[in-house]
Amino acid sequence: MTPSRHRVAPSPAPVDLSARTAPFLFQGPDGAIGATGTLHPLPRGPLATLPDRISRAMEGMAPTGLIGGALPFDRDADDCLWMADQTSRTPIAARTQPEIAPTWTVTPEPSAEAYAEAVQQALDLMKNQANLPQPLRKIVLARTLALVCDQVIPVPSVLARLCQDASVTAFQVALPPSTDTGPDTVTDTATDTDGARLLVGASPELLVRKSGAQILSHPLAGSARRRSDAAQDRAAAQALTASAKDLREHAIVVEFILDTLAPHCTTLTAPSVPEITSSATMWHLGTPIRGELRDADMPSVQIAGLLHPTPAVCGSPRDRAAQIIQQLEPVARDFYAGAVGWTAANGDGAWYVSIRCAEIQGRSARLYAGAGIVPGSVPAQEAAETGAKFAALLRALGLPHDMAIPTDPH
Ligand SMILES: C=C(O[C@@H]1C=C(C(=O)O)C=C[C@H]1O)C(=O)O
Repeated sequence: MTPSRHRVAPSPAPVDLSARTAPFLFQGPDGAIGATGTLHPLPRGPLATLPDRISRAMEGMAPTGLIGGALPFDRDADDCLWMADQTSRTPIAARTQPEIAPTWTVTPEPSAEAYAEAVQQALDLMKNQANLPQPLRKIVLARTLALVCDQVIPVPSVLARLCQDASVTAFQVALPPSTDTGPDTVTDTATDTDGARLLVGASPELLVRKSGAQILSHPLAGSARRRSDAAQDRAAAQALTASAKDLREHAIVVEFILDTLAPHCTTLTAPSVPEITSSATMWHLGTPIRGELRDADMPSVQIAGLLHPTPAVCGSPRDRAAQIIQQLEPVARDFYAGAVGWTAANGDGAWYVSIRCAEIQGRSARLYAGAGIVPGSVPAQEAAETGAKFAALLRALGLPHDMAIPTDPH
């Protein structure tokens, strides 16, 4: 990560976004929430300037208003937040995919093999640095699938399909125009309103929820693919709860969140053993961490900014892991593995880790999936795990959910 650039842009003008490009929408265990009414993009900036920008925005905020949007993976990159004067609780409408079957080209970037090689490099780096005073303990490496469709991707249908899994929070956030104008970016402004660039996904992971002084973070780390056969599925969950590698990977995240929140809390508790949690496609180890804030007025987005990115998506120590991620991953993360969420006028809100997501624009989509690497990780297994993590999005796009899981050579 580069040194902070403390800059705050002037306040941009209000915009009128159509329902198709709703600036942000969330639906999950917390219910449905989105913005309506007059909308202002917040001045963009890095995390270092977030508290200042948020407190200024909240000064003039209507009591019915809502701030929402996305924080990028890189703490020094500009975020994308919006402020609306009204909150909508209208659930996302159920929709079906149009009848016509689209044709897709799918390009893994990097390939699953190149990803496994990068995992090996990460393992070698951890081994070589094992004797440093602060050894690298975990690096989360991601890969992507670049998809191009022969028609504009029907985002409302994709989002509706993601909502079918009640255990995750489906989301859509409008992003600023891409700086990447490479050949992969295919838009069709004739049929896609605004050719909007959207982050669309279904996060299973709560970064922080705040209600008054009470906060809850529910980190996930340690994963196994769900199986269609019930006995195999149960066995996969049992193996996960007994896996020393996954328990170590998980403990690093819990420790980081406890350390980060402790100075801001009067009480902070977490069970000593993780629970098994699931989405429709994955099993995870998860730990509910509950705290009571010293300053009950601290806005939820600011707490998200303190925590983000946790070792669930970055690594430990954070800054060194982020540097290695930049070296080993060929595609920039941008808003993947950041945070998406909302903050109400009283500061309450919920922020989720932006995983199980895709950046969609016109006929193009880029899907992202990562896995935590710790000493003991096996490169081919991590490639398979990331393949399984694409399933929710692939299924929502109408593609075979297991198409990115490499076939086992053995
Ligand atoms: C990085 C991702 O997921 C994270 C990594 C996990 C793991 O390594 O076990 C589990 C849940 C998430 O915190 C992703 O889905 O892209």
